[in-house]
Amino acid sequence: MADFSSLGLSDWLIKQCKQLGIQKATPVQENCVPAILQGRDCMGCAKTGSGKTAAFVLPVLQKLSEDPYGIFCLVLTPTRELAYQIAEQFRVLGKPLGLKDCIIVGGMDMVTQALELSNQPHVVVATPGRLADHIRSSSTFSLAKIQFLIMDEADRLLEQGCTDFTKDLETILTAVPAKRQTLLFSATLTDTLQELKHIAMNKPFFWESKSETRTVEELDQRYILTPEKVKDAYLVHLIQTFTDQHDDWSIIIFTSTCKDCQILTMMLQKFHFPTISLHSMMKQKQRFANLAKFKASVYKILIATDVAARGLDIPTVQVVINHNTPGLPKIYIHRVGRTARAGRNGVSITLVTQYDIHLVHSIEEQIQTKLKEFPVEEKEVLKILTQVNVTRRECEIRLESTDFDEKKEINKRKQLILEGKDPDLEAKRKAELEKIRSQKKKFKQKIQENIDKQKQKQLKKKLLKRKRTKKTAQDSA
Ligand SMILES: Nc1ncnc2c1ncn2[C@@H]1O[C@H](COP(=O)(O)OP(=O)(O)OP(=O)(O)O)[C@@H](O)[C@H]1O
Repeated sequence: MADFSSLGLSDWLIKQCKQLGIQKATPVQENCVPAILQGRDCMGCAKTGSGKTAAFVLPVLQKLSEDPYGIFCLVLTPTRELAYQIAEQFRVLGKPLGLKDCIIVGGMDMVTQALELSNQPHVVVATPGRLADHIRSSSTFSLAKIQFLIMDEADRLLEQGCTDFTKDLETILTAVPAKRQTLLFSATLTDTLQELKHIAMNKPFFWESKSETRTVEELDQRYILTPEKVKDAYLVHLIQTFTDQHDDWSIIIFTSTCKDCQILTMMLQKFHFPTISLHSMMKQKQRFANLAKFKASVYKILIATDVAARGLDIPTVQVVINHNTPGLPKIYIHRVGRTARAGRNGVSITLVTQYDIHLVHSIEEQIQTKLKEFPVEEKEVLKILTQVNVTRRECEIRLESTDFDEKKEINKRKQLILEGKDPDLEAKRKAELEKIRSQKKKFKQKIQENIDKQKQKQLKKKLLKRKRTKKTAQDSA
């Protein structure tokens, strides 16, 4: 690993790094920092926990110290929690500069944010949706002079997944100057390389960590093959075992839906495990509060949806459990990357049902590593199976009696409004489509019934004919 001084960074920044325990540059820093300092666009693809954040924060701070003004740098990131984490790195490393930063994310007060933006902060860290809202509705700030546009988790920002940032990114890209430095980082850049090259137009410097595997060596990757109904019993057993065997432990459990996240949290709390949750149906303040409590080890178990899969840097996390097998290898890579960070060891355990085996195969193919089976005393799991399943059912019933599903419906309506659609019209359109679908289904059923009737009639006729011929044959005999 190289010294920071050989990368062209100033003494005051190197001193700041040392204070944070950062002595030598990691490969992504060693390669990307000089290119950024030279004024080049940059695309950096390196494994999870390898220090990509500092690889862009350090050169930006150096350039800012040479010519300080606001707004100098805009960082886009897919989740609100990640925005706070990145802003914190800027704040800590940029302290000697008296750095002014501003965080623009959804779920927080828009007026306060507008005021902060008009105060010309040096660095704005934002999620695309809320920043685009500010651009559309306010003229009290300008991004027209920014020097740096950074997209952290750049591939996620360009993906058209459940949260589609495309429109918001278009709005943002029209507000920033064409003459700028664009920096794109992620552990999984390669899938969206072409689209990304379009954004970083000036022959970007591209750096990818050369390695056969896409996950870190320090990560012990395991799986447990289990029927769906026994999954929760395995989960409780695993946590109990970790609690018994380790004093200092901290676990993140990933689930596929907010509802599952909520139910599992309630269930583990019933078993007296110090559990807290993080998902997109929670109020933003609650999300931040829960994450802070988990980071401070007040709660040792965080149950989360993929909102926590990318970027979160919590050094105490030793274990990641995938309660569901991720459908995409990319999601797997980011989820398990929440442990074994910055050279530490970690374990990931994926609960796999017989229907998910093909998903494990494609994950193994992508990461170029075979997952190993995690040894478990099945007898012990079966002992607690009934109790666990009864507790889960109780939690499901309790959740059904709350307005959880109703809230989900309200959130869906809010999302439609934000997308510029009329929720009532959408509901009507959906109902009409449903009506057409059901009419088609009925029509098909009717045709099938008629065909069946015809067939039966023909069969009856045949049988009757056969009977008659048989009878005539008998009579004539
Ligand atoms: N040169 C360094 N030496 C030691 N630790 C470092 C160095 N650079 C960064 N770190 C630490 O490593 C940890 C992981 O860094 P960071 O969060 O930037 O990883 P990342 O590559 O962005 O991971 P992800 O892909 O999961 O977002 C942080 O706690 C950070 O402080």
